[in-house]
Amino acid sequence: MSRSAHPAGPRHADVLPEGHYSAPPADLNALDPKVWSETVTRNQDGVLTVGGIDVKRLAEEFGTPAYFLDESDFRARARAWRTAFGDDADVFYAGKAFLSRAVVRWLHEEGLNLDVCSGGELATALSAGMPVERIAFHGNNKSSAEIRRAVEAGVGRIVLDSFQEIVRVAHIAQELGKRQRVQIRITVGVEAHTHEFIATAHEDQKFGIPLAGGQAAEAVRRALQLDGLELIGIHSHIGSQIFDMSGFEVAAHRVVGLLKDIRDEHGVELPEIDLGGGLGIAYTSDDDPREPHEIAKALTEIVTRECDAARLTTPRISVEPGRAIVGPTAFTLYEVGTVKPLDGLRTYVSVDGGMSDNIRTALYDAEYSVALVSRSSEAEPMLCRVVGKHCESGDIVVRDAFLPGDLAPGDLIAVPATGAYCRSMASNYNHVLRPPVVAVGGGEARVIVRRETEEDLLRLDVG
Ligand SMILES: Cc1ncc(COP(=O)(O)O)c(C=O)c1O
Ligand SMILES: N[C@@H](CCCC[NH3+])C(=O)O
Repeated sequence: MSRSAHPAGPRHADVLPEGHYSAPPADLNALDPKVWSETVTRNQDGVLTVGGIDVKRLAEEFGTPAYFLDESDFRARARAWRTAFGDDADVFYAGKAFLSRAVVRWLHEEGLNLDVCSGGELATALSAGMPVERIAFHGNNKSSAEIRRAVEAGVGRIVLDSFQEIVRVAHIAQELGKRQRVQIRITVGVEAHTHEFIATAHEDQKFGIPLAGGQAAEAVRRALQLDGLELIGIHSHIGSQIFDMSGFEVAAHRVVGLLKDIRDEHGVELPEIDLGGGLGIAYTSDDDPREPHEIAKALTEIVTRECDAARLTTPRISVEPGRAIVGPTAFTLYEVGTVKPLDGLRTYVSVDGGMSDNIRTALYDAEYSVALVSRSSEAEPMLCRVVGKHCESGDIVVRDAFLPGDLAPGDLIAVPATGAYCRSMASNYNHVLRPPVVAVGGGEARVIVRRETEEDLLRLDVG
């Protein structure tokens, strides 16, 4: 296909089928700072640059698809959370969003703690030198082996998720002659306004122990009786990709209510509470994320006010942001393979990755933005669906987006805000090789997670 205006392009913009989009943006070359990291810009040739390096050079050196992560942006966001909460609180980065040894080192340097939820995440954290007392261990079904390893290593806290786990952790700690610091995760009964699969504080889901019916209070009773446990606090995480602050506020209110009940019943003031992660980020220009200082102020005020009213010593607060730190710091770079206009519908743009590097669209119907980045273009906008190379019609990266009508094979396009839950949820579906993560900063780019090779895949095959 030539680079002249796409025959179906303008027509598509006039006759729009149903979709998630609003009108085509006024300027397809513009980069909305809401969804693009601060150091991303276009050079005089219209080529996207990140940290001063242009994406054509990055594609040549590292191949596509690949995630490019802006280290200075990551550090700035981590620091913003630390500063917002101050020295009287702790910020635990949620490793599930994206974890690598380099990231662990950055977090350590920036004074953050780490939340891990599997033996693998724990191993990564320890191997990169995160002090073990700054690690919190999560999960609704930690294996006995994982618990043993965490207790032996001396993790700062284990977050208990069920009655059975209360007993399990206590036994293992006792066997090891230790007293493990623990929090109990409760479900506060909040309906967080987010996708059903990532809401976690309503009652009918798998995480935590319900506050309702006195179950959380009973869990506290049991934990306080067990010698292997030092109950240090209560934990609540209401879900992910949330913009509405009221859910966090109600959760904080209910957690403090439980602390008060515990004091009244047991004469014990628990010294810590964790209010989880979940702050949303901008995936498209329609999203309006809140800043860390806003959530810090709201949570700190509620907790302090309600503790004062109840004559309760204000507990040390911790939070667990994942997406809000790493999400906006990376974009995925793809090469366009085929451009297929479907008359009266939209143009299907196939890229060299797909649901194996970003499952979120297929899983949550997530929305993303996309831009042509190897050049600028003045062609008319054409309505597109960016799809992957997998044998799956739901293999969609960006459901609805406008790209220039002269888009052609060989062009590079980039999807911003893919730092969280993309590489960490990547798969080898269709034996596709998982892409690398390249950290960009100070005019340099370096691989922090290398691209998989066919040898990596074959190494697991036996016989
Ligand atoms: C217990 C816990 N803490 C923190 C997080 C991080 O959430 P987010 O990445 O939305 O900040 C999650 C994931 O939702 C979680 O399950
Ligand atoms: N993986 C989810 C969020 C779940 C977070 C873990 N509790 C996402 O991509 O949005």
